[in-house]
Amino acid sequence: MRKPFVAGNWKMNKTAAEARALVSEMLPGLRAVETVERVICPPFTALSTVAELLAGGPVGLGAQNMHWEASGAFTGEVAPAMVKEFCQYVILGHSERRAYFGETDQTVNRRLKAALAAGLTPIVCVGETLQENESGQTYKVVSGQVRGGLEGLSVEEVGRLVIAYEPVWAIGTGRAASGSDANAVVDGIIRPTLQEVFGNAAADAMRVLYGGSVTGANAAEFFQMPGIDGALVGGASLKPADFVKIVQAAAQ
Ligand SMILES: O=C(CO)COP(=O)(O)O
Repeated sequence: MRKPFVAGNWKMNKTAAEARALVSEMLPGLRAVETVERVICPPFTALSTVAELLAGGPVGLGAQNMHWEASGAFTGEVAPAMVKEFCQYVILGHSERRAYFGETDQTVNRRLKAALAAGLTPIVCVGETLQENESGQTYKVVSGQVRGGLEGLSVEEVGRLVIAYEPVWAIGTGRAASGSDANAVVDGIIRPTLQEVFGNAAADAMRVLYGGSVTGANAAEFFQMPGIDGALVGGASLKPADFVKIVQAAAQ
């Protein structure tokens, strides 16, 4: 049985002061849903403030990216140990980082190995663009991202990460995939790829989330699907009532 998992990716939103107010508003509702692993991923600048609010409680904290080197002359970057000081999780390979900041499967792979070595739980994002989807390349793209991103990992390491399937055309557009279409990619592409590379048990145990225009109103459609274990939520994770509703739906 895979434990349901819901993470809120705040992207580049909220100052530390705003984060304090937002987390305080959603925390009682999040705390109450014990059967779901729930995680908040604010910007780097708010991590220390939010870590204080979450300390000792059941809600996890994640960063949205991380560099692979331990330290050094990498202006503007944040090292694994710096993330680990405050967080238990880190989002890697988000499509916005792939599209705007030159992230590739190779750099995702380096970050992933560094995150695992630091004892973080990585949330690795994969997903095809609209053009790739419409030209029939979804299998090639998503399978390639899983293979390339996870290359060289041991089965034990694969057991410590979470995958998020986020079709790029569904992110921030209000046009979510249907539950069955998302499930077809998760159980028809992502798990079979994991099975080929890491074996049956690793593929079966992997928690795979759906992300892309998930709201309190449509979340249940995804969570009913046999292959989908939760959600990576963008816009709706900034709305306390909506985010709590999504976490509650994952517990059903
Ligand atoms: O990119 C996402 C989460 O990482 C999804 O964003 P939206 O929920 O705003 O579509």
